Amino acid sequence: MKGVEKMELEMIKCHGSGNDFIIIDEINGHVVDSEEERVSLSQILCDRNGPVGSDGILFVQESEACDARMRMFNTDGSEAEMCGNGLRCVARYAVEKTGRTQLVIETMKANLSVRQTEELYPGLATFEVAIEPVSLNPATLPLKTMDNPHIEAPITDLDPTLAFTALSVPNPHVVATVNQVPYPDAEKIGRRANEMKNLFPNGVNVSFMKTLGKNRIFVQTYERGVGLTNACGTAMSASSLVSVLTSGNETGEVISVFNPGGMVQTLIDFEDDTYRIKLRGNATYDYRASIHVSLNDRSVKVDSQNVNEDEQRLYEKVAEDAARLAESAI
Ligand SMILES: N[C@@H](CCC[C@H](N)C(=O)O)C(=O)O
Repeated sequence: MKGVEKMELEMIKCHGSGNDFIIIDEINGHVVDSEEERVSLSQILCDRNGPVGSDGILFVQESEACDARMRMFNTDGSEAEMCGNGLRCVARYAVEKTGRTQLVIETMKANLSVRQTEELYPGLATFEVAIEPVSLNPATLPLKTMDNPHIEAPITDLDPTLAFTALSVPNPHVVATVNQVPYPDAEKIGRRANEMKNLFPNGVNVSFMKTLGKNRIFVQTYERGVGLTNACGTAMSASSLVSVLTSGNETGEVISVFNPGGMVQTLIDFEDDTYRIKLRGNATYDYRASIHVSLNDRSVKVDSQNVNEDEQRLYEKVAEDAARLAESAI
């Protein structure tokens, strides 16, 4: 690999609903030299056997048109079009840097509004982000199917027993409505979907959604490029829309989305023939650290770590409350 082989980086370990990320600021901190280095950093730092470990890296960069730009890399080094939980973390980072509570962040496919919003639980930093553009056209995933739209229809080669809805928000998702969560075959089906390049040439995020009551759903997700995660913001947004299309939830009403890592809220609107989704939830900082990464031998050394115990403790309580609520409804 050409370029810098040893890097000294400042990072923040953060999460949205237990979906955890590393923020690397390329505006005020270290500018990563190449795409190759971003891919390597993602594979090395996200590795759960290493000292950091996460579901992905959020690179915060300068933007010509917006307040900042977010690029999201999965643990396998692939870049995603969008990341809902990650965007809330970047929103917090940018809000704290600029002192403004409402910003626009550039992402791969759209410039998205983000804002600090009313706390979901007292003391919990809460952010609302736009999840757009949304499309029910299978070609946008892409998914090779005869149905357009593909709503609650089988994908027999993937699983002969389930019905799936395909949509992009704008990263690719399929959502199956199930009666049991966690769904026993979630990992197997998720992995299989991402091996079936004839069906999903770009891979796909696969979610299992159970209705818990009016405007309450539970969502478990196998993420493309990662595997099973505690939560996936775009998947919970996509599943909320699926619950509107198929399960009696309505546009204009807040939907509570429970997940293995906690709870978020979504709001779906339909205007000018277009669905728009807002995702609201925590953006929690676990710690800040200075690290050394060697791209040669793929080693990571944490030089210093500043742990945010108060936020960690508060979020543990929030997640326990959400789990109790979800369990009583499951
Ligand atoms: N966890 C994210 C989505 C991350 C990207 C995803 N794995 C993909 O490849 O599309 C979220 O919160 O949306």
